[in-house]
Amino acid sequence: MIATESLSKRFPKVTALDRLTMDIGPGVTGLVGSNGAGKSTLIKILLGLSPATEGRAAVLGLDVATEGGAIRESVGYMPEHDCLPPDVSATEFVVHMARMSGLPPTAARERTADTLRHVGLYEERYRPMGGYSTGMKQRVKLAQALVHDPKLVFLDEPTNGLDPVGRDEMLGLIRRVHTDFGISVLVTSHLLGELERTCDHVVVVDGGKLLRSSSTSDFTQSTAILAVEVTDSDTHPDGALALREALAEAGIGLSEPAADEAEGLPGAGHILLVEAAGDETYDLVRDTVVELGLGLVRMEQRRHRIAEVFHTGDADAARTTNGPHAPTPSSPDPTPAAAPQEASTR
Ligand SMILES: Nc1ncnc2c1ncn2[C@@H]1O[C@H](COP(=O)(O)OP(=O)(O)OP(=O)(O)O)[C@@H](O)[C@H]1O
Repeated sequence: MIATESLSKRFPKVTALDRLTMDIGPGVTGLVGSNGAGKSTLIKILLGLSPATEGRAAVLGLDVATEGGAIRESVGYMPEHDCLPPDVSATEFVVHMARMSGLPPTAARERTADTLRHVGLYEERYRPMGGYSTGMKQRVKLAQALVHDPKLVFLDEPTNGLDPVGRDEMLGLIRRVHTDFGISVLVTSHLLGELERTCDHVVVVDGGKLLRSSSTSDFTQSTAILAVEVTDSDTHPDGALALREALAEAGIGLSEPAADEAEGLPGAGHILLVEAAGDETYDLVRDTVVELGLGLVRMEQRRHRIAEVFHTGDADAARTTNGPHAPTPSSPDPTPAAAPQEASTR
């Protein structure tokens, strides 16, 4: 879908992209990096809107330097910043964008109605957009990127400014863009947790350089750790503690939950992380819970989160290049609208 080779973009005072070489295939790909990492610059080059200083890039096999027009016919773009005229309705605006993309009038109206329905805008679509909430504006921006039925869409920070519920809805929509319509997606975010849930593949950039490009499952390999949550009982007012002691006595290894699992999540404080030696560990945990007379709320194999991958290896490089005052990539997002357990590269 996208290939870059030693792609660089230098502005007089800053190198926004530094010899970036990568290949992105079909599916949903996350492009993650802190503010100023070069994400928006990359998207503008890939759309043929801004020339690279050095190197080459191709989108859908088309050269960004010479075939920008053809690329924009087949690619949708949702920009990061607010760009909607306040006096027109979503319907008028999206029809206009469909016409700009070359659809005839009737097809433009039909596609607009379908696309706005798909993104969840109903009666409101006839109201001027100046009165829309941030979530509604983001949906219109997504709709105009999809209206001409592109093969690929670039979504630049689509969850920006949304509250946790709005973010979840937007992420669900993005996933469905691929599963329902077969459109590939390149989505940028500075929130690692979002990409973990939504993307098949994750590309990490920092200071314009490629840090890592791999499938989400490579980032989040299964571990032989079970997360076990139990209820309390009259006999054991702290069920988790009772289970911890019983399992320790049986020689089962236990690890401490990560800080973000121990705080602010439902069931926090009741979750034990048990090292699974094999299938027999599942049986032993189940039988011990029964013997103690506790309720078993859940027992599941735990996956690494992308944020944890950032604690090691490349992450150290990311932290270094982010500067001494930058929070670590796994620190909570400072914006109040963001869910507290999300990891951020900011
Ligand atoms: N037109 C421009 N002129 C000069 N510098 C620019 C220009 N556009 C971007 N930059 C600089 O290039 C770097 C990368 O910017 P870019 O907008 O691509 O980052 P980003 O990863 O998209 O971050 P954000 O999420 O904040 O938009 C930044 O240091 C930015 O200040």
